[in-house]
Amino acid sequence: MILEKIINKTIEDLNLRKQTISLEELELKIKEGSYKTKDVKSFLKSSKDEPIRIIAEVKKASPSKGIIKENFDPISIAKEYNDNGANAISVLTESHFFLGDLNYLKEIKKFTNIPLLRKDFIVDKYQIAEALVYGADFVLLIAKALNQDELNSLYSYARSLDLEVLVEIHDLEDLEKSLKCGADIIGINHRNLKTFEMDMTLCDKLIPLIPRDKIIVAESGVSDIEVIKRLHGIGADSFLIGEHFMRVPSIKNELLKFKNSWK
Ligand SMILES: O=P(O)(O)OC[C@@H](O)[C@@H](O)c1c[nH]c2ccccc12
Repeated sequence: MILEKIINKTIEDLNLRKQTISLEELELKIKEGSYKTKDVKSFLKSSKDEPIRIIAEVKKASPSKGIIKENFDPISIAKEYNDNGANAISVLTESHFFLGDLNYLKEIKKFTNIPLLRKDFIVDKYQIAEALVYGADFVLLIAKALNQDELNSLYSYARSLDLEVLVEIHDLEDLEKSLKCGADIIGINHRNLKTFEMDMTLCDKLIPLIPRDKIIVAESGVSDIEVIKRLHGIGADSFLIGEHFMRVPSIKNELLKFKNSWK
C-alpha cells in the first residue's frame, strides 16, 4: 500500500538525519534561536474582504502522476505565488515519491511574507522540530497515517512550538479523530492516499458535520473556478492547489481568477 510504503521510507530517512543532528540538539537550537511563526489562521480564514483563500503548492512530482513539472524551479514558483495573492505556500518536502526537499523551505522562507506549510508524512516529533528550524509556519498531520494517540501528541507538540497544524481527513473516522485532537484547521483531501481515487463530493458529505468555527481547507484535484465557487458556497475557506498551478502557462492569471471567483 502506497501510504505505508511512503511512511516506511520516511522513517528510514529520519533515522539517518537523526544521526547528523538529534532531536535534543534541534530543540536547543529552537530555544536559543528566534523562530517566530505567522498567524496562520488569519491567512486561511475566509473573510468578507477576501472570501477565497489559496494555499499554493510547490510540487514537482507525485506517486499518482509521476513528474508533473519538468524544469522545476521551486524558488521562482514560490515567488510567483507570493507576489500574486496566494495566502500560503505548501512546500512538499518528501524526497522519494514527491521529489521535494527540506531545503526548499529554507530557501523559500528568505523572500516570502505569507505562511509556509511543511507538507510531508509526519510521524515523529523530530519532523516537527525540523519544520520550525527550516522556516515552516504550519505542518500537515494526516489522520489516516496516525492513530489517535499519535495524532494528539504530535498535534500538541507542534502547538507547543507555536506551529499551526493542518489536520488532513478523508472520511468520517478521520474527522472524528481530528476533532478529538482539537484541530482548528481541517483539510478535506479529495484524494484517497491509499488508492489515489478522487472523490470531489467529499466536502458535501463532511463539511456539514464540521463545527462552524473550524477553518476548512479543500485539498487536491482543484483546477476549476466552478468547483471553487461551489465548495466555497458550502463552507470551504481555503483551497490547496498543486498540480494545476504546475501546468498552467501563467500562475498569476490563475491565482487572480480563483481569488476573484466569488464575485
Ligand atoms: O496537486 P493537487 O491535486 O492540487 O493536490 C495538492 C495537495 O492537496 C496534494 O499534494 C496533497 C494533499 N495531501 C497530501 C498529503 C501528502 C502529499 C501530498 C498531498
